Amino acid sequence: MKISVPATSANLGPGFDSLGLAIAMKNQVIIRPSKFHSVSLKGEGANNPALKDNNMFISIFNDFYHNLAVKKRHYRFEFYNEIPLSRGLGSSSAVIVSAIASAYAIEGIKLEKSKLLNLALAYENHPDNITPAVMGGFNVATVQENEVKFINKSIPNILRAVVVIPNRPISTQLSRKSLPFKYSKEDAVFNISHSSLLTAAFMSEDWRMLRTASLDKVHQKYRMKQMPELFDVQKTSLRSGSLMSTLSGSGSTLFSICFSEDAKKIEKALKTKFPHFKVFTCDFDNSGVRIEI
Ligand SMILES: Nc1ncnc2c1ncn2[C@@H]1O[C@H](COP(=O)(O)OP(=O)(O)O)[C@@H](O)[C@H]1O
Ligand SMILES: N[C@@H](CCOP(=O)(O)O)C(=O)O
Repeated sequence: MKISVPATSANLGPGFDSLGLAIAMKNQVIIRPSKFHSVSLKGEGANNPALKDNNMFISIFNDFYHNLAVKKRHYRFEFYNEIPLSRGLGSSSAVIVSAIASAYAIEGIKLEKSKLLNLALAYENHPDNITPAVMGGFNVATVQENEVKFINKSIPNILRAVVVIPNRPISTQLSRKSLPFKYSKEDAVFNISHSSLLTAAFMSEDWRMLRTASLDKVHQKYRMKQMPELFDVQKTSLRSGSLMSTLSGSGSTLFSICFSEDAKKIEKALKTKFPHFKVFTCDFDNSGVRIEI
C-alpha cells in the first residue's frame, strides 16, 4: 500500500490560521506486511535520529491502528520524504494526515476525507495546513465545535509556485510564541479585508489582485525579523514578476505565486541573489492525500 500527501503553504499572507494551498511536492510511505516492525527513511529527515527513534508517523499510526485492527500485524514502513522539516511547508500536517489515512486503509476501512480532516485536527489545531494536505488546491478553513468547515478550489495550471527554502529551520511552536498577544483594531480590520480579498481573488481567478490582497499585518513582520534576509527575498521575488510572495506558514520558506511563463525568470533572479538557499519552481497539487492499495 502506498500513501502520498502533498506539502502545503499556509496563511498566504493575511489568512493566518485559515488559508492554505497544496503544492506538487510530497511525502510518500509504502507499507507492507512483515515478520517484524521496521522503518526505512529516504530523503528529508533521513539523517535525523529523532525520526528513527521516536517517529511521529508511527506513534499516530499506532494510536489508530490499535483501536481499528481486529488482528494486530507487523509492518515495514518505507518513507520517501520530499517535504523538509520545520521550513513552513506543512511537514507535520503531511505526517499526521498520512498516518491516520494509513491506519484506516491498512484495515480496509473507508475513511471520508471530511472525517480524516476532523481526526487530524486533534493533532494540529489550526486547519490551514491539514485542509490542503487532505483536499489539495486552495482552501479557506475554520474550526467550529471541533469540526473543520472549509471551501476548496482547484488552482489552474496557468500558475506556478516559486519556493525559496532557507538552510535554517523555524519551529512552528516557537514561532507562534513570537507573535503579539493583542492586535489593534486597525490591524485586525486590515487582515480581515485583505484575507477576504485574497479569497475572492482565488475564487474569481482575478490573479492581478493577489499582490494587494496578500499584504498582512498579523504575523509576517514579527517572524521574518528572525531571518531579516527574507524581506529581501520577498522584494526580489515581487520585483522579478511574482503575483504574490509571502512567508510560508511559520517560515522559514518564502513562497511566491506567478504566471507559469514568468516562473523561470523569477527563479533565476532568486537563485542568483540567494545562492545559499534552495530555490525551485513547482506545480500546485489539486488532489491532496492519495491512497494506492
Ligand atoms: N517526515 C517526517 N517524519 C516524522 N516526523 C516528522 C516528519 N516531518 C516532520 N515531522 C515532525 O514534525 C516536526 C516539524 O513540525 P513543524 O515545526 O510544525 O514544521 P512544519 O512547518 O514543517 O510543519 C518535526 O520536528 C517532527 O517532529
Ligand atoms: N497558521 C500556522 C501555519 C503553520 O504552518 P507550518 O507549515 O509552519 O507548520 C502558523 O502560522 O503558525
